[in-house]
Amino acid sequence: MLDVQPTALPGVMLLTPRRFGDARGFFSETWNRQRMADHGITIDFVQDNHSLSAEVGTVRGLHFQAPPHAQDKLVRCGRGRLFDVAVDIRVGSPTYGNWVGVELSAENGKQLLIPAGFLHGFVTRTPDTEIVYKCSDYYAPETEGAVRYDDPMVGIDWGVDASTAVLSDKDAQAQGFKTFNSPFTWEGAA
Ligand SMILES: Cc1cn([C@H]2C[C@H](O)[C@@H](COP(=O)(O)OP(=O)(O)O[C@H]3O[C@H](C)C(=O)[C@H](O)[C@H]3O)O2)c(=O)[nH]c1=O
Repeated sequence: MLDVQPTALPGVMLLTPRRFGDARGFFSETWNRQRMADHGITIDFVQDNHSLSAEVGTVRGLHFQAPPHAQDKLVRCGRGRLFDVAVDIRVGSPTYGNWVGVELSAENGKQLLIPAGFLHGFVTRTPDTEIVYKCSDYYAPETEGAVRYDDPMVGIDWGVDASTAVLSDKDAQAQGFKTFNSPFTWEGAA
């Protein structure tokens, strides 16, 4: 009923809920707390977000909220296709600065689970792409941070170049990764 796969970044997981198809289309439980707990995922989501990006090549990110309002996110594509990216920004992590990207689409029904301690961003691959995602803490703009989506130190292959990306002013003016001071510390094994 729920396929859970690891990604190259420990902690970032790819979830695929089962779809029940019939002549009308399909039905899917896109989030089920107990089924997530059965896979050891016990996150208390408190806010659902939904955004529409009209233009192909719209980039939203790379964003985070700092503690005490850091957010775990469960991201899926409600309409169209997008390339969703997480970047490890936990100081001391063996994969600090590394990224992973997955194509999420209304058609593939896949979801990316991005824990707190990671930057999140995406680029749209169709017009009128809609993203919907659950967050484990409420919006706290005073704790928000952003890093340039095209920073060469991170080196994300978005499939779009900087001159064509559709960005918010905030994202166009985001800081580079080199000067970025992460508020997150890796809690992993010594
Ligand atoms: C994030 C957020 C925004 N807003 C308001 C604030 C602004 O007036 C408006 C647009 O916000 P913003 O430009 O920050 O939206 P995005 O660029 O899509 O930002 C999001 O993009 C990346 C991909 C994320 O993962 C985060 O959820 C978030 O940073 O919505 C709210 O009222 N609540 C919220 O939780």
